[in-house]
Amino acid sequence: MEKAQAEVCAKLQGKPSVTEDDLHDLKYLKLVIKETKDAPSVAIAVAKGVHGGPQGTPSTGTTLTRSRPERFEDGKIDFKGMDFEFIPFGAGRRLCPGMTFAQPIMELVLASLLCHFDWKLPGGMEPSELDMTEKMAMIVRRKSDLYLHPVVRVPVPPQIAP
Ligand code: HEM
Repeated sequence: MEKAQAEVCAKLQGKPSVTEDDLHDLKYLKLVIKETKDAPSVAIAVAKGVHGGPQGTPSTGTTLTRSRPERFEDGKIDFKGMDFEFIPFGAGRRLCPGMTFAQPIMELVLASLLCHFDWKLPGGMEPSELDMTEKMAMIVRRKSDLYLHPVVRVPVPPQIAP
């Protein structure tokens, strides 16, 4: 979180909020988003079997017990549907048509959340104590809900305060 925050702050240089033209330079933030997407959807595995595409969707091989966005740093694996070990948006004929819309939206939201808040775990919990168990369904999600305390870090600038 601190590394991604530092990148966002360095890019903004005091600008009050993140805008689309900042996104290009947020390289580490993009890796963080890739890291969160390393959980294949069961729906894809079923759909691809039916449509005759690649069978199953093996993940890139790590369970998300520890976040390591740096493993995408060499840019060799992307989610555009060509690297079958990593297809959060699917692949082939039924590739998600919302992919290029979803990507900048995720970047804008995450960059804004990191720019304006620090995120603390409740009760002094350490990140290593988080239950990262996944729950398999039509989509893969967390088994236990994630609770976080937002701590304001960059106050809303007076010109846009209500
Ligand atoms: C992080 C965000 C998103 C993820 C991870 C995601 C993922 C997926 C996946 C895995 C599929 C199935 C692909 C397949 O069967 O091979 C899909 C299909 C689809 N997605 Fe997305 N999606 C996202 C955002 C969006 C958005 C924002 C839109 C629309 C604005 C959208 C519209 C669609 C549509 C219409 C399909 C069906 C395509 C078809 O069956 O031909 N998605 N998406």
